[in-house]
Amino acid sequence: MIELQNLVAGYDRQPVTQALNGIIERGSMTAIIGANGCGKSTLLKTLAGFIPPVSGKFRWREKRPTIGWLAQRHSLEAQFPLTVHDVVSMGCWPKISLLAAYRRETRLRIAEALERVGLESLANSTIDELSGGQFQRMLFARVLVQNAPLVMLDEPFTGVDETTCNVLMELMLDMYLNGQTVLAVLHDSERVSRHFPQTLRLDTATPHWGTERVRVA
Ligand SMILES: Nc1ncnc2c1ncn2[C@@H]1O[C@H](COP(=O)(O)OP(=O)(O)OP(=O)(O)O)[C@@H](O)[C@H]1O
Repeated sequence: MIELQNLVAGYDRQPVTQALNGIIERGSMTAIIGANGCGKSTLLKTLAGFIPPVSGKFRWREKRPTIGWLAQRHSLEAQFPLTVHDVVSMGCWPKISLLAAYRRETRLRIAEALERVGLESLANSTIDELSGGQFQRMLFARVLVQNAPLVMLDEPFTGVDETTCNVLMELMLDMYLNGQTVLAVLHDSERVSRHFPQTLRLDTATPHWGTERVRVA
């Protein structure tokens, strides 16, 4: 799906990562791992198109797909007066108009996603009322509704308890089994080794594609 060719990610022409080469296959599930500050989020933002590469390039093997994006929690505005339902329904907007977002089938899709993340009873709560874990569940529901071919998640488990982590991990596995390509920045090496078929480690002398299934960092 994405081919990295000597791709260096960074800011304002200052490199953060080393040159990266490799392929993220369609339908794969990859964890980007490594120590704080090694450039995991920077790489994800580059592949999502938010910042340009410092050098090198990446290439979509087919047309660039719609990307389901789950940002790092601290980069989100929680005070905006929106309900949980409003936020989840945003997952429909790229495909259909705002008015169509309230068609029956769409409403059912939103309701189903809220149920899958366990937030059906909070659909009409405003987002400033949510706990950290509930907020993250809501963002997952939006990604579920979007059903994008490629899903990028930046530290999806930050600040959430073990039960919520397990629920969210199951949802990520469901996306993968559903044929969506999943690319996630993660810190939890135990979860990575248990669930992720592929890893890209950025904090070694040379970036390393592999699997953590045997070796737990
Ligand atoms: N907007 C920015 N402008 C300039 N430099 C930045 C910006 N955002 C991050 N950096 C720097 O880029 C480097 C890599 O940051 P990045 O967030 O990609 O690391 P990370 O591997 O995701 O770290 P963590 O595990 O702590 O989240 C850090 O040195 C950081 O200070």
